[in-house]
Amino acid sequence: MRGLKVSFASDAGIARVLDGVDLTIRRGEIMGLVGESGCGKTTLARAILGILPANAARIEAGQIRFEEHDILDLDEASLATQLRGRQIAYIPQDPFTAFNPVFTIGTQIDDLMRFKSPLLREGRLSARERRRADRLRVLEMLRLVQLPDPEGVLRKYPHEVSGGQRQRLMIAMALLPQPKLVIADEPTTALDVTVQAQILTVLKRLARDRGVAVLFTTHDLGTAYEICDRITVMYAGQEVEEAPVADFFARPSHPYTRKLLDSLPSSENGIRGITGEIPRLVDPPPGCRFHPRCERATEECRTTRPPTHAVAVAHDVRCHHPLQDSA
Ligand SMILES: Nc1ncnc2c1ncn2[C@@H]1O[C@H](COP(=O)(O)OP(=O)(O)OP(=O)(O)O)[C@@H](O)[C@H]1O
Repeated sequence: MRGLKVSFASDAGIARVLDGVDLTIRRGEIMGLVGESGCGKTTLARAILGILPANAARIEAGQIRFEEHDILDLDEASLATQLRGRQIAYIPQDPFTAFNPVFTIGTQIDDLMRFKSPLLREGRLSARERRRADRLRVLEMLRLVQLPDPEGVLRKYPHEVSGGQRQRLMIAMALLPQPKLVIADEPTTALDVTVQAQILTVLKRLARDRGVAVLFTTHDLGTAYEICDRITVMYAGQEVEEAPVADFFARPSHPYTRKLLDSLPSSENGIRGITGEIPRLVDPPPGCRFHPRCERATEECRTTRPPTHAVAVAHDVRCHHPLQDSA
């Protein structure tokens, strides 16, 4: 993604929600997109999937390249038939509303496979053979996401399984079409902490084994630490820092990242907030959007958005005055 700008029409005016975002996700890597509520994580995920609300959202500039495609140049029909749900899959925040309550889970997975089975691409099996082969793959996948009694689960309705099991089903359904990229938008926020940990382990293992790239959005740094290979931090619609996970926690370089890490509750510091307020996106601060809350800010920060600057290997920051500069 290069220079992506997205705005929303709202009653208060035009909200400039994404302001020139650059982001790279590599094959087989879990990229965490971290930021406070409202910073634009879901908007970014929806832009990649091509599902921004057509009546309110406007893509002002930018490119989203996925292999040979520029997603923003594709029409809706090509996106729906070639990419979405096949090469790019989605795991939603709330696994309950993603299911239709009046059909069994088995019927819903059969429907998915009828349109998105990877065997359709090969085209050498009859419809009957393909259905049989798909059924075996579905049962194997349900075992891989550690659902007990996969045959029994297929006969149930969505309300008859737990929230954690529904989310395992969502992971299975996202992976069954053998996508190259999975977008997981806060996939475990609706679950309790122990179930969250189990599900993240399953997602991480399957993504690794299959070489699937994952964009994992979260506002929870602990979750990002557990699962991600690299982390990108967003503040008010601008990406501000990107680093491998260990470096991110050991040597944060953007003043906002430092404050975000300092705001994690600890026995020494208790809970420390970040002073100031998240800006209104209808009237965002010019330059670096974090400058009104940053004690290192200078005139340059108030007028010019900082370019990307390497502070270490694979560790980039967009700050005129980064906290450390070892490059
Ligand atoms: N359909 C819409 N119409 C108008 N504004 C919208 C719309 N969808 C999102 N926004 C605005 O875009 C901004 C970013 O929202 P988004 O949902 O992308 O943030 P987020 O980081 O995913 O937040 P959360 O963690 O709470 O899901 C918010 O200010 C929001 O009010």
